[in-house]
Amino acid sequence: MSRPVVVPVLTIDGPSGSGKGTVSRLVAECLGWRLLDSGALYRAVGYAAGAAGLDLSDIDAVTRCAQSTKIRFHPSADGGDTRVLVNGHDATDELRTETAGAAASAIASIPSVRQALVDLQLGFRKAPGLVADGRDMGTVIFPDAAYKVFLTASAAERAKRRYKQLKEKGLSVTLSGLQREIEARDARDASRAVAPLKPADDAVLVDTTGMPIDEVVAKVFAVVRS
Ligand SMILES: Nc1ncnc2c1ncn2[C@@H]1O[C@H](COP(=O)(O)OP(=O)(O)O)[C@@H](O)[C@H]1O
Ligand SMILES: Nc1ccn([C@H]2C[C@H](O)[C@@H](COP(=O)(O)OP(=O)(O)O)O2)c(=O)n1
Repeated sequence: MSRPVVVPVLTIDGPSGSGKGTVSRLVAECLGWRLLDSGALYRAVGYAAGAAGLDLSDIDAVTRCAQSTKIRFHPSADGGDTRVLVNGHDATDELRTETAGAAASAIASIPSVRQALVDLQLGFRKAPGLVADGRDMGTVIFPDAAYKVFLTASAAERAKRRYKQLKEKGLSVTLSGLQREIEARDARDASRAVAPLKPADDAVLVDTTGMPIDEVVAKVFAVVRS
């Protein structure tokens, strides 16, 4: 009897602005593996709930929204950011705002919302491999992942990175406001009862404060090679 082939998974979890998205994309491209941006799923549900005029604390309504929202990822025509389609609408730009991040964090604390997104996330695990970026990739969604990394950086540095990124996109933000928002979101993500933001016991921790992106990528590759 032949054994089922186990598709390898690399999980990259961590707080906002730690570099998960950037590093996951670079590593997935290099390995030729698929990429799961799980935060985009929570952002998409928060966005769809807001667009439908739902109260984000209405557990039943937001859960139905999570179950019915159609989320698709498409490569962009010009080689830029992957486009995220929410119920057929290209919501990529709206999803990157800190308001969308806060809405995502709010609805992500509802256990039935998380449950509604599990199968969709598991479906990304296809050959030759998957890089999964989020908060609970190594702890809850892919606990059997062969490679697990948890990225951190000081809140001040993460706020500076986000400030630069959003300014470049032409958004009007302040550094102090962003740092407050990031710290509030981290506190909520880390303190929720279900799938809180925390490193898996078997994750390799990388503090990226003051570390250039190529060095972080090299550290992640070292984990995959080990
Ligand atoms: N090690 C790093 N040093 C400097 N800037 C970084 C580093 N890692 C990520 N960045 C920048 O910080 C911003 C946020 O990174 P991102 O990958 O979106 O973080 P996350 O997905 O963890 O929220 C991006 O503009 C990215 O280019
Ligand atoms: N696996 C995940 C991914 C994101 N979330 C929630 C909590 C986060 O604050 C929001 C947004 O996540 P996202 O990774 O897009 O945010 P950052 O890029 O790290 O700022 O979604 C989650 O609960 N579980």
